[in-house]
Amino acid sequence: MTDVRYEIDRLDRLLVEIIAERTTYIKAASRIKPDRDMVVDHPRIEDVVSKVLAHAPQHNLPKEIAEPVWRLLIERSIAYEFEAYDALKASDIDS
Ligand SMILES: C=C(O[C@@H]1C=C(C(=O)O)C=C[C@H]1O)C(=O)O
Repeated sequence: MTDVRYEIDRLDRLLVEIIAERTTYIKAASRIKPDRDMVVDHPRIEDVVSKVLAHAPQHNLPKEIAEPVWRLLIERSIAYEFEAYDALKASDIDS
């Protein structure tokens, strides 16, 4: 069990790094989108989820894990993107 948990902890550190890198692109999207109502793009959300679900079986990742994990990741990414978008607009107004 110690060995298994060692590997889980190792992979969690990698996941943190990968999700952090993904999040830098969420911030980039907040800078690129010209309108606040473009932050939530439903067709793109479904595109992201369908690509993940197409890729998951090749790595034996159950859909029951992949789909809710990605939907939550996208939901929290959108909340972060709104915060970044609003902070950017507020700093534009201040300057
Ligand atoms: C990053 C984007 O913004 C949002 C975040 C997404 C994501 O986390 O993958 C997908 C769609 C968007 O609503 C985007 O539009 O691509």
